[in-house]
Amino acid sequence: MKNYEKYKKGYFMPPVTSMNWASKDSIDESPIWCSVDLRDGNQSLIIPMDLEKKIEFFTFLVSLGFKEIEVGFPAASETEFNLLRRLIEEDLIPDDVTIQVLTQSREHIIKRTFEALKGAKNAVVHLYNSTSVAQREQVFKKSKSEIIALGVTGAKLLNEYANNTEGNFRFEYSPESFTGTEMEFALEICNEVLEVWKPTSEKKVIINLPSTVQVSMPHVYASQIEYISSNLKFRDNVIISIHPHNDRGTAVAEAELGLLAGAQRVEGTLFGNGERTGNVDIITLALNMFSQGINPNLNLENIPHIVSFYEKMTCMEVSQRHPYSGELVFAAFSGSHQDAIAKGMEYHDNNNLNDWRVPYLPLDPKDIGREYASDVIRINSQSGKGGIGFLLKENYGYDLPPKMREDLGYTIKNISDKLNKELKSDEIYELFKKDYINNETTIKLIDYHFVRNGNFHVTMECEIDGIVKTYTGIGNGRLDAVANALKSNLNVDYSIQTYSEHSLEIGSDSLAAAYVGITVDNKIVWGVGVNHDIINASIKALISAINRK
Ligand SMILES: CC(=O)SCCNC(=O)CCNC(=O)[C@H](O)C(C)(C)COP(=O)(O)OP(=O)(O)OC[C@H]1O[C@@H](n2cnc3c(N)ncnc32)[C@H](O)[C@@H]1OP(=O)(O)O
Ligand SMILES: CC(C)C(=O)C(=O)O
Repeated sequence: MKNYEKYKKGYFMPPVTSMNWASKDSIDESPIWCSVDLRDGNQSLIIPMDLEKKIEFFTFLVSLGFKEIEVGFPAASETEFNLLRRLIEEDLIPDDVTIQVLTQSREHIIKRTFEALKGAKNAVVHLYNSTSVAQREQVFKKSKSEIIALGVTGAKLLNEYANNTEGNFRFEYSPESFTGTEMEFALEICNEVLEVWKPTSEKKVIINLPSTVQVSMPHVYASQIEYISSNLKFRDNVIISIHPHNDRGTAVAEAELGLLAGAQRVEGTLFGNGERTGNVDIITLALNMFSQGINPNLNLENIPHIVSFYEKMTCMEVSQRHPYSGELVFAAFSGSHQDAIAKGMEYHDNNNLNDWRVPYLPLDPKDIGREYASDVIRINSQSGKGGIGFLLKENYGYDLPPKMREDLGYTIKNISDKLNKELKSDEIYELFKKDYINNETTIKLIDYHFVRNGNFHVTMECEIDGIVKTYTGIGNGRLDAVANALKSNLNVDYSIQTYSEHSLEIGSDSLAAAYVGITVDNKIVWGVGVNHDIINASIKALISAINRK
């Protein structure tokens, strides 16, 4: 027998599938979000968070806009129990935030859970028991009716303890390992629990359908959600919640299809922290919606801050390729991508476009606290003129003529190739400055003056090899006069091909930049001059080009 032959389907399609969800092409509104970072996320950490960290994490989740937060499993440990007591007694839970706690269907655990919850203004008590074939046979060793009895007993105990405990409580039920459960049975147990709780419009019940372990393709999960959603009793007074894990790497897909199929609420964590491969990543899910024009109802404007907070608290790392949040996920190293991005941004600016359509960027990095210059355009040997030109313009104000961008582009990428490393924006600027701007390696401009007499007459002093010499020349413009003076006295054969200038708007007190391209031996050589005076800048640009030839 081959290894793969021991794996059989561990999931059940519903008896009827309409797959209406499959014809919808978008989610209309964001769901109710419930963060389970402090429970599912915490229980998966090598070292679970201590009390102070949990309180800090809770406050952070509130600041992100979560209105439902599972704060733990109060019967699990003193820390979890004390967290509840601190949150309640120190009035740390805003009125519009509902806390949630998890409990097994065992009386001593339910009792302890309600002790922790005493005085809670708004709390969801989340009861679970496992329903899959594997769990029934191997773990609980119970028949279907015994498993239903376990759920129903727990549901009754919740009624009883809630009636005898000060506080405002709603209930949630999860048939844990739902995806490995026969769908008729999952429906039956959920309906039996609902019969005990009898949800009303004032006290809705949450039925949470977890893919505790992912075992199928996401469309199977969506069909399962659709089946339960369409056949559940008290449906109008039930909120269908989903809780995808990520064993097959499709938690986000499951959540999206689950929402199309009728789910109204999602339980997940920041960056998908959680047991094994984790839970569904709420940030990715919310930003998928955001980037399709849907209000995510979470404050995600500063993803780098959320990443660093999360990493500090959990000691986990957000990978460099993590959607939206990873360090490299907006980075374009390759020339053609950079070129398209730079042109796209210019197109948006020039046309005052409000709707975002820049190629290669699924959303505007600025919307989530990322920077174009440091996060988007990154330079290595795969890069091109567009990206390098973009960086110099964006960060230092140099708007290079297109042909010069190409020349500089090859220079920079060759350096990166030889060094076999990425070149940062400041390194590129240093290379550009040293080689192209006000280059005095051979000829150094000391002074000049013009007389206009029909044409322009220049008298200029230059230092070459430590010796100051005076040159004169005539031309129909100032730069022409200087070019002629240098050409005839230095015996260099060149002609000026292109000239352009602009004021430098970044970090300068009214400096001007001039760009000169001269043709020498059929090749264009570039120079840049920078000075407060534009004539001075243009002469320096010409001398820089001659010095670089
Ligand atoms: C998919 C999920 O993430 S579910 C949430 C899982 N999270 C956690 O378990 C974290 C917190 N848990 C804990 O701290 C502990 O497990 C406690 C305090 C809840 C219980 O501790 P203990 O009783 O010592 O141990 P344990 O959890 O191993 O108990 C297993 C027993 O509970 C039963 N059990 C497990 N889940 C449930 C449930 N939901 N309802 C009823 N009984 C259950 C098992 O069948 C087993 O029964 P047995 O004693 O007859 O064999
Ligand atoms: C308790 C349930 C909802 C759970 O965490 C899971 O099934 O993954």
